[in-house]
Amino acid sequence: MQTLSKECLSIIQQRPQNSHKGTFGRTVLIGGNAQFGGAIIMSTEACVQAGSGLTTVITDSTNHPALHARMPEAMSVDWNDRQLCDSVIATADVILIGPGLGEDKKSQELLSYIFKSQTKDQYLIIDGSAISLFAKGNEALPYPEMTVFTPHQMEWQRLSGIKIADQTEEINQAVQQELQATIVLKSHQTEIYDDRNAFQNPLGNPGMATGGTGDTLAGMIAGFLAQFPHSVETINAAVYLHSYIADQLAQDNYVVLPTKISQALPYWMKKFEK
Ligand SMILES: NC(=O)C1=CN([C@@H]2O[C@H](COP(=O)(O)OP(=O)(O)OC[C@H]3O[C@@H](n4cnc5c(N)ncnc54)[C@H](OP(=O)(O)O)[C@@H]3O)[C@@H](O)[C@H]2O)[C@@H](O)CC1
Ligand SMILES: Nc1ncnc2c1ncn2[C@@H]1O[C@H](COP(=O)(O)OP(=O)(O)O)[C@@H](O)[C@H]1O
Ligand SMILES: [Mg+2]
Repeated sequence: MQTLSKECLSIIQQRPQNSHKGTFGRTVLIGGNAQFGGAIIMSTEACVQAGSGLTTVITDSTNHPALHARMPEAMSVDWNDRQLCDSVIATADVILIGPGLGEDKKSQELLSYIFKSQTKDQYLIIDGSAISLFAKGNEALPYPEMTVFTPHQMEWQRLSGIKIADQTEEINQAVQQELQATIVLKSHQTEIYDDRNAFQNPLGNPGMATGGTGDTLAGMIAGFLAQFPHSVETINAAVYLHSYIADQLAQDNYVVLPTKISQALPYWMKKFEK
């Protein structure tokens, strides 16, 4: 297991002068039912603040006013408008599905629809409810090497069948080899598994134990993959920076609000740019 260090942030490069919003990727985020609208809004905030060039959110229409009020930079699509969903997904570089998605029939249909729509060049991040739904179903990943799961320990138990107490490096890696996707296994010391390596994040603190911190990380990973190389290094950088910022905030704050991590992102990305 390799321990991540500040060097992993070197993927954050100075932006070229000759660039425009299309240069930094199109990201589509899917989630947020009537109960969990906050989850997809937090993912959106992280994704936009992390630098995704164009961000579109496919969510229950009850969330649209709050989403627009909070993040006018993002576009929103009603998840019942399949025609509009089709056109938005067709041009995406990165798709994130799951934060606040819920696990009802409609959520399952949306996940199946995304599996049918994903193309070989589109990165797919599967988080939250979408992990639990995938674990319950029997669908295959269309492009495992272009897929990342971001489970917490219970979601990983559902997905892998490994009980939390048995989630050791060796056993986790064996299941990664079956799934072939990249795994971001979140805990107080998050681990990342791809087909060759395992990494451990040394940062983070208990102030992060607030609903929405994982939704924020998922949005950050999406925003990073939209503009930086499609590689495990980019995912590592998002995991490391998420905790790095949280540790900065924890110096003066007992609780680290997820939205505060997002708001601090542009500042810290500037500090670390190469
Ligand atoms: N503001 C919003 O809209 C928010 C919406 N959200 C959305 O809610 C949806 C459901 O996601 P979820 O994570 O809340 O529920 P679930 O998958 O049942 O997991 C909880 C169970 O697992 C257990 N557990 C064991 N180890 C664990 C660990 N390391 N980390 C975490 N849990 C661990 C845990 O044990 P316990 O806490 O009881 O000890 C409990 O039994 C999802 O779509 C998400 O995006 C949230 O993001 C919150 C903010
Ligand atoms: N005690 C802790 N120390 C370090 N990081 C933590 C701690 N508790 C939670 N986290 C981080 O917070 C996030 C929680 O993710 P998750 O459970 O999916 O939250 P949510 O779905 O509510 O957004 C993960 O990134 C995890 O690493
Ligand atoms: Mg979560």
